[in-house]
Amino acid sequence: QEIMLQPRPQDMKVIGKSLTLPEHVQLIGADNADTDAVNILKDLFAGRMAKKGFKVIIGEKGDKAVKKYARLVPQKPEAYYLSIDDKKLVLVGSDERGTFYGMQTVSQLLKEGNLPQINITDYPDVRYRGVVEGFYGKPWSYEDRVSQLKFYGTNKLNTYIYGPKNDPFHSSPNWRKPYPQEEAARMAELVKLAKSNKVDFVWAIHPGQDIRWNDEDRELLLQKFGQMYDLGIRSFAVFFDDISGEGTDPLKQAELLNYIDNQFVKVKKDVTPLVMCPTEYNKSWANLEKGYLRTLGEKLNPSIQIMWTGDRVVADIHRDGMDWINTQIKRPAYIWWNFPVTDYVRDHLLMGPVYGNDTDIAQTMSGFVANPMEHAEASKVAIYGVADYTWNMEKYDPNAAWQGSLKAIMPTNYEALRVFASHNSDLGVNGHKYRREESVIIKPVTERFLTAFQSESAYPKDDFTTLEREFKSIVVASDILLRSKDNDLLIKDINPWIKQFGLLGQTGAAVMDMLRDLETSDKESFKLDYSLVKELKEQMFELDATNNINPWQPGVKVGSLVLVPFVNNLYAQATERYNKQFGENLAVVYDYCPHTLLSNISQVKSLPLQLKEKTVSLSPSNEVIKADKDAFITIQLLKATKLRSIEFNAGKANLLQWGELQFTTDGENWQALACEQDGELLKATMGKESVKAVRFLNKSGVPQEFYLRKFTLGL
Ligand SMILES: CCCCNC1=N[C@@H]2[C@@H](O)[C@H](O)[C@@H](CO)O[C@@H]2S1
Repeated sequence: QEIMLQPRPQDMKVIGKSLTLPEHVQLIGADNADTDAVNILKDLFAGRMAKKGFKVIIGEKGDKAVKKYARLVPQKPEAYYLSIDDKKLVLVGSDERGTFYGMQTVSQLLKEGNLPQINITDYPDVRYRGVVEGFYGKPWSYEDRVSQLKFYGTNKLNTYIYGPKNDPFHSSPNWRKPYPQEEAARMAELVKLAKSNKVDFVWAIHPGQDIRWNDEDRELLLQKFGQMYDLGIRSFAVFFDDISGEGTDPLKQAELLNYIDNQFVKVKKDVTPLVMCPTEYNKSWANLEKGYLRTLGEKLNPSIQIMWTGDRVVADIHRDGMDWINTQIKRPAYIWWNFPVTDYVRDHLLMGPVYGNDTDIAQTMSGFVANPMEHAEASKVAIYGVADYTWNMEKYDPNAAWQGSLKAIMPTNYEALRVFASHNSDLGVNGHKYRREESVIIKPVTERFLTAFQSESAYPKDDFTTLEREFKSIVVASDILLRSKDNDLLIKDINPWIKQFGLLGQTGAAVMDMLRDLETSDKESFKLDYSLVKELKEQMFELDATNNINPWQPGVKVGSLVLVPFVNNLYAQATERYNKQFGENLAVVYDYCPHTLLSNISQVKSLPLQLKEKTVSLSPSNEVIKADKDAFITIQLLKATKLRSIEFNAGKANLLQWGELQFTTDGENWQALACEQDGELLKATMGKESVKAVRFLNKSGVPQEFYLRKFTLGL
């Protein structure tokens, strides 16, 4: 049968039929071979060790035991040669990691308890592969990280960059302080676990927001690195992203980094190359006249890695974009891919396939790390895909990797997870305009069905059946997942979304019943099913309003691209059809936000508006907003309304020196709003007029930088 290995090997040939596991195994070379690899070997063949028997020859190139096979190992880092025939198993690594990865492959092959006869020559396409815990929001827990590091070892990922924005000892102002004893001890344990999984634990510091370009801060930074080194850290990064002010000076950044490189990295000798995040970290923010990137490219020591998110903050990586940045920085960029991170769409889960990146660009990058969701286990779907993509890029198959990831994460209830993940993969409307496919199989059926239903023609019966089955399979999947023992961390973490998913399935099934009642002109059943749908939608609204509360994108969204709009539309159309057919007037509720966001700031104009019971808000953003002179952000209401409150927070206390909150009753004439400010929050004192729109305006006549923390109207 077809042998599926993760990640897909560069070259694999089956050379005979499978062998049963040998009774006695004779280890040769184990005492010189990589310890972690030998430990896995001894576990796999526990109880079968003997002086004589099936030979297992293991070692790195240069070891005597594997001398005669050394020429078969590719001359690349982390490569291995694995051969299994009826006499022996030979595993040779080009280095310790290569042997370790070869042993990961052996344990996958052994899974069903037999050994295929096979020749594998394998190596990774991309040098640094893995994950950057670099998101805003609740940092991963210790248990999360333990599970992640083991997952990286199994999937041949060699890099974990520690950079959670909300860790006060990673970022300003406490980057200067040592970790408290307890946290330091946990970190040291994680570093040890990373090492035994052949993962570089890269500790990142984020000093840019308040760093002073003087000897004191420079020494404090080196001291902090020294403390982290004493905890076992051997890989370091300096992030200058998402900052404003003095810290953004490229010459000062380069001087500091070269100093660290020369005085710390080069001195310690056992520290991997330094990694840095530029302030201009994507092409849409690059200011070529200022020459920020060119300065870094020219001044930074060649061994220093420069990270890059692509053409935009959240973007797939393409050949032309890689050629462009590599020319600017005079080295291959180290990709920070902002997927499946959801810190700008926190009410969504991204559990679809990894796709969209070119597959002919492995040689153009030095590294590729994924920035995940705060939901660690759920992020494994994408991380698994990235492991496959970065190991063997040309042959990467998004769907195969996606199916494999679901089986790896929930081996028993894989099918239920597949149903769930297939409908929870798009982000919804967001400021980065980054979208993903979702509900791909059922999407054409919903469109065809809705068109037929609206045109009063009889809808295709088999489409009806397909849709009804899909909604029922969603209910079943949700129930199975809620009770599954496959992965407690996962089920606990995404529990609200699983429950919401089940409600969506029930709602869809009940809407299909409404259609059936129309067909049979069964008024009583229709009213019953109508009430059931209304009740279920209220339960979904309630669950959305009381779970995952946060000041950015609160709530619990599922199936938001295809299923939810379809169910809402069909429910409204069926109700209208019923009212017409029977001369009744059951309420028809449309779930959409009737208000409009207007702005001339590119980072803002695509942000979604959030409509709640009594408020309409602009979804906040994590990035530094660059507002040119006369920049504005307007919330325009469907019709003029008396407002209860107007609040605006730009993360700056000096806001009113350059900006102004205004309102209009007619959409034409604007008047300043009287405001009081406590801290960074602006609160307008309300008049008695009905307001058509409220806007924030940069009236200073010069560009300004600020954060979009809050813009809320109380209706
Ligand atoms: C190129 C390396 C610098 C990337 N730095 C980034 N910082 C932010 C991250 O903390 C966020 O999680 C990410 C997604 O919102 O956006 C940007 S991406």
